[in-house]
Amino acid sequence: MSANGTDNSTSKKPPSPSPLRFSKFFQSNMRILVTGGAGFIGSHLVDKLMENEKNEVIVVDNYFTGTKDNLKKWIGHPRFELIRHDVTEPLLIEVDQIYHLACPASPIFYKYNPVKTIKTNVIGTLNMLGLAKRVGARILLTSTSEVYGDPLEHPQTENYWGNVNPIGMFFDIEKEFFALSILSPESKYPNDLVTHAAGVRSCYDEGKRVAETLMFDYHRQHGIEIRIARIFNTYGPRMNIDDGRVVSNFIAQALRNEPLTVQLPGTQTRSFCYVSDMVDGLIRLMEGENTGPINIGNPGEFTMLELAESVKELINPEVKISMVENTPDDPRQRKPDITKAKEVLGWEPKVKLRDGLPLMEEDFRQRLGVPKKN
Ligand SMILES: NC(=O)c1ccc[n+]([C@@H]2O[C@H](COP(=O)([O-])OP(=O)(O)OC[C@H]3O[C@@H](n4cnc5c(N)ncnc54)[C@H](O)[C@@H]3O)[C@@H](O)[C@H]2O)c1
Ligand SMILES: O=C(O)[C@H]1O[C@H](OP(=O)(O)OP(=O)(O)OC[C@H]2O[C@@H](n3ccc(=O)[nH]c3=O)[C@H](O)[C@@H]2O)[C@H](O)[C@@H](O)[C@@H]1O
Repeated sequence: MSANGTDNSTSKKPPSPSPLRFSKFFQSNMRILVTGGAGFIGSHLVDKLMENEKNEVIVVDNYFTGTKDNLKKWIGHPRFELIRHDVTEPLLIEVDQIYHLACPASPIFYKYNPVKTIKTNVIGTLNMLGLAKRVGARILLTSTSEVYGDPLEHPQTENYWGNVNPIGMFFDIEKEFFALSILSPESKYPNDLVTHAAGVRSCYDEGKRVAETLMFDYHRQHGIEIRIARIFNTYGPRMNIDDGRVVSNFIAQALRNEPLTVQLPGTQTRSFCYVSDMVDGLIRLMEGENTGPINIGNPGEFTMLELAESVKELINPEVKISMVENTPDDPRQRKPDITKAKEVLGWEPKVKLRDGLPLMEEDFRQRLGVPKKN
């Protein structure tokens, strides 16, 4: 309280860094929290952070889409700690940096329980910001290219405000008919597609937009050190095999000799970033001076048909490609403008799609027990 009795909590004075930074025993150590660290990107980030012997890493995860398996090489390591915890509940620990990744990322999973997805993005981010404020930690949010929605600008720069549908329903007659027919009990579509389509994307993209707002409000109001990464489609080893995202679907289908399911029209585009490039970008952002938001992704742009053709050529030339119905709200094109990442982080991706796919194939072959024919 100030002398006149008013609450000073809105002052812009930055909090002091965690006392751990000055403590005798932890002098050279950085204590780093990774929420969602048992997931795909999180576990690769943990591997990289653990390479630095001065880092202690704490992972918090509720295992909704992640697994302890992804972290098994670190369990029991003296610089590593794994906590089962849901970020929608407050967390009281002492850390210097927070990489806040916790949130299901595959559309099938984030649509599964949309209210929970919103809570994870909003309450989860609030809790992590509260933690950052209490201990003076720097916090990085993994936001998404989905904040641009179905973008009307191409490629997307960070200045673009997006084209997002807040309620995820269609007003286009033709599309509305499609959405309703997909959802009706007499639907000709299979059950899994109905379940997938029954959700809309707004819980995720609007959830991440609010999370970004919260980050900036805490920064402006409380002086918290923030970093925001807008991640574009990332792929690599350890993705869930039945995760539902396009690269994992196609690779698993090619290895099982099942048709590659290209969702209509097949001309929609995405830009795919290999996970080691992503982790490098996230660490540079955390360590650098720029708050972001910064696009981190690979600007190489492919239609889903082109992706299917590449998977067919590289992994199984015999496999068929089958065109299937799409789900509502699917963005038609997506490609990051990474000028800012190049300028302020000195970062750009190194791994081309054609080099990354075989690395992922190797991991999927091992997990599916499908050896490579000579
Ligand atoms: N992979 C991508 O292409 C991509 C693109 C854009 C943004 N992102 C973002 O990056 C982050 C990681 O994505 P990913 O691909 O590794 O996804 P993932 O689903 O593999 O990992 C998410 C992790 O968060 C955990 N989690 C979910 N809800 C939680 C909760 N309430 N409390 C605690 N833990 C919870 C999951 O169990 C999982 O381990 C997410 O925030 C996602 O939105 C990913
Ligand atoms: O990068 C991002 O910002 C977002 O990208 C993905 O969302 P999305 O691009 O919809 O990812 P996929 O489910 O992999 O779909 C990509 C495209 O492939 C198509 N697809 C998907 C699956 C499939 O079997 N076949 C197929 O053609 C979809 O219609 C879509 O056009 C992620 O899963 C989000 O978490 C992330 O935030």
